[in-house]
Amino acid sequence: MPVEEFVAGWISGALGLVLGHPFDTVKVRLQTQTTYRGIIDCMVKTYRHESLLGFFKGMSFPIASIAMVNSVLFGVYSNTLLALTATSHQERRAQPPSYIHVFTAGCTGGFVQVYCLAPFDLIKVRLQNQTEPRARPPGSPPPRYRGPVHCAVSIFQEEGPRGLFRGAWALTLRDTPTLGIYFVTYEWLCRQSTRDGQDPSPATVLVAGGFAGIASWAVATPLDVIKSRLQMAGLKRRAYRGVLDCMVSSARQEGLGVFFRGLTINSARAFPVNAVTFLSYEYLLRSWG
Ligand SMILES: C[N+](C)(C)CCCC[C@H](N)C(=O)O
Repeated sequence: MPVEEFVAGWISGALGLVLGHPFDTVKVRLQTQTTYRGIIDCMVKTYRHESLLGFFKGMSFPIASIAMVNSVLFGVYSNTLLALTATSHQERRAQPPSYIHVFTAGCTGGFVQVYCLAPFDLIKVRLQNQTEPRARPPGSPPPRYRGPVHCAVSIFQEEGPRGLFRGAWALTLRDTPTLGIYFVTYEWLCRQSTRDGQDPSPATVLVAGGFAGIASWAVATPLDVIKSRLQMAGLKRRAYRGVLDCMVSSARQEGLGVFFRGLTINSARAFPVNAVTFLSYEYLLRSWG
């Protein structure tokens, strides 16, 4: 099982995450809080109340964890393709896999990475939703969680070990098909602009990676909203009875538009993050090729 894809996935995931975290913080707040009138209102209030640091809340943890999740995603994807087509990453330019194989490998990677992602994503969402400024006015209550480790311990103590996997089923439904779409979109766009047998140019990789991110997030956004709400439910004691109950009650209370909250910011974030992720992944593997 080639290891370099896992290492390249780790590094490229960390690079993409740092670039995209501020967008992600705005998205999570729009999805789970009703105090913001939109993206700009959320950004202005966050900056005024918490300074630039407010956009990077909850990032220390994902740097290591989401990078690891990306490592699992790309490593499982590439090794599933190796199992399906008996071709390595380098050989696939000369012997491109079918889109069915690419979709299958992407779904497999998407399914497996969920069970690494779930606890880290839960902690990230909980920390991102803490809107207290770092320099708190005297007498104001401290944030519930002091940091990612305290958040993890608190969830474990208050909600039990299964509490750390709150939202995992919604994540599975969100990520499995959409990561198949992610890799198919990337491969299809690369092949449209690259001669047979050639490596795609840096510009092609950037554009294909960016649009792969947008395509997958556009399809994933409705379940992304449900996932974030299920993850926050444990805190607010507003227990949903599951994905379907959360979907129905959210639609009843806020209309179908609720399922597309965060789509614009998701797409704005997805292009640069995934352009950088795929470019660094491709060029690390080529340099090690
Ligand atoms: C499957 N889903 C659409 C949720 C994510 C697909 C892109 C994942 C990428 N690491 C990013 O952070 O954008």
